[in-house]
Amino acid sequence: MIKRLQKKYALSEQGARDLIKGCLACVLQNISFMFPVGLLYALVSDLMGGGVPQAKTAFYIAGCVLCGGLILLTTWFQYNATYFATYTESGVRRITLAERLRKLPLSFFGKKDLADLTSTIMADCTFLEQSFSHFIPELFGAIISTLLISISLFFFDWRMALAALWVMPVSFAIVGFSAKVQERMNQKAMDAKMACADGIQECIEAVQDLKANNAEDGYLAGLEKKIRAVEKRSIINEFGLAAFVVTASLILKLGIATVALVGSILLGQGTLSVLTFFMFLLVVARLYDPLQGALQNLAAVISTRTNIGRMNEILDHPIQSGENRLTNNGYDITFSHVGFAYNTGETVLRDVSFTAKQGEVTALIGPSGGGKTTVSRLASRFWDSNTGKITVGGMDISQIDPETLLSLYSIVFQDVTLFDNTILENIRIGNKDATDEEVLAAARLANCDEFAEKLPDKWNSYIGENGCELSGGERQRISIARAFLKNAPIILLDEATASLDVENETLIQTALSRLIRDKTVMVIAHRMRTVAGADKIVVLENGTVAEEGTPQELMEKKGVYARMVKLQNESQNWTIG
Ligand SMILES: Nc1ncnc2c1ncn2[C@@H]1O[C@H](COP(=O)(O)OP(=O)(O)OP(=O)(O)O)[C@@H](O)[C@H]1O
Repeated sequence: MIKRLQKKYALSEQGARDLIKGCLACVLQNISFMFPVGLLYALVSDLMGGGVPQAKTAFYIAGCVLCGGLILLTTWFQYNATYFATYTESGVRRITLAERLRKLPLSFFGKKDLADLTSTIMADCTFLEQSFSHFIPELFGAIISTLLISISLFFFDWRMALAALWVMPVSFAIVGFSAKVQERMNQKAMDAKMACADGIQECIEAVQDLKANNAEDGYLAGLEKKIRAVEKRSIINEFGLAAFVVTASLILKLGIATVALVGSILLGQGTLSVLTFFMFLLVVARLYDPLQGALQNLAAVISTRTNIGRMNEILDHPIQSGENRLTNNGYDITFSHVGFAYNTGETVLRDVSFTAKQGEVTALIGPSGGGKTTVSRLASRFWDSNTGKITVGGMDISQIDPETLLSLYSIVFQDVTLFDNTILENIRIGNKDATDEEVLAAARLANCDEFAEKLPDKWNSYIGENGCELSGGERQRISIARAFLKNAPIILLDEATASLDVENETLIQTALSRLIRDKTVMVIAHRMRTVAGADKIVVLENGTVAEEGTPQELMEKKGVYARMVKLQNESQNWTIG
């Protein structure tokens, strides 16, 4: 039962237990509201029998106090079991999702965009918060307590009980049967919301390019269409939901009419006492209230399926796993007949084989789109290859836990990601245990002092979201400083010095040459002069190794590398105009 609840509602084990407790609390609360009705029934019965005997006065006073106390107690229990437990569970759910996302392979993120994932963690979790604090416990609480009360009604008069209860299965069936329609409407509304969120995010990110190309009006017109689509879908959703719920609620209200009608007939026939009739009128006035809410809740619970489905997509996606123990012998990286395709299915790498030796610099070069970045992504297990094998020091990396494997790598990416924090803390990402002195030493090696010392707060200056207050070259230097600080045995440099001016590039190249001593270094570069000093060059063209060797050997071969060097030498003499 616990396991089923966990799966059905994307809950933790404790969350599933709390949900049962919440439902139970709602049942108790609903039943406690029926005690005053029982007390009133006894009182009216006494009054009709000639008045309340003196001896019973204390009983009724005590009964009132007890009913009040019971209602207070069950309400407190219900609050505790639903609200407090829900917020704890909500926190657990968000952390579980974030943890899972951390471990998912990059292939998953190719299928999902940022707006979609953010919405799952924030909006879907908030909606489920409401579901678990209100909808689900109240729904089950109402159904169970009504069932219990209904059974007791049959003991008083089965004909009146039938007159009161026939409406329940009918109204629930109407909402229940609408589940498929509702799910379809919800999915469409969700798709429209996602398209709109994507559009807004893209618009904010691309605002500079849109302005530069005078394309704002056209883009905003498209965005407005998406916003209107959300509006339309939300209205259709609300109308659809209201049609079913209102119909079901109206049918529920018919119960009061049938109780009055059947009661009057039976009273007229003399087969029903006035007191029982009175009691049934009292009960139905109260009985339908929780059910009224339950119908709305049922509709809301049905719509949570869409949100839970989105969460389970994250929770059920296979994660990359592997051994935490490293058994490598040295740090040579070897690709053996590696083949790979991204989610699009188009083959990007075909039968790629080469070795990047420890103590050597291996440069990956080749035309744009040839597969260089893909090779570096596979080497660090950001993605898993489809065929062939990649080893580090003889150990198959597909068998190693990605986080353990990455402890061996210092990577400088083409696109640097920085955090809205100080320069010092952004560099400390390379080694969170590093002292300030160690961070500063790495920063100076990467020439960060040149710009950091000029800022008002120097190393403690905040650099804005993703380092927006820094230039491309400054951002890249921070990224290089991180790699210096991590000082791992394998170094991947993807266009690491592309945004630097010649002076800084030379300074950093010198520092890099100190860093890479005895390490396995894989460099991706477009500028041929950056790789002229490499020990080995691997030329990737159309996803295959077109040629490999030392720069000298390749120059003599007069192949792709020699052609690229020649073209770049010629381009240095070009001028505009
Ligand atoms: N995330 C992705 N999803 C789908 N296809 C991708 C993805 N990343 C790259 N590709 C495709 O894979 C091929 C190889 O890309 P890759 O980035 O490895 O080439 P590259 O040699 O590094 O190019 P460049 O020199 O321009 O950076 C390209 O055709 C590219 O369109």
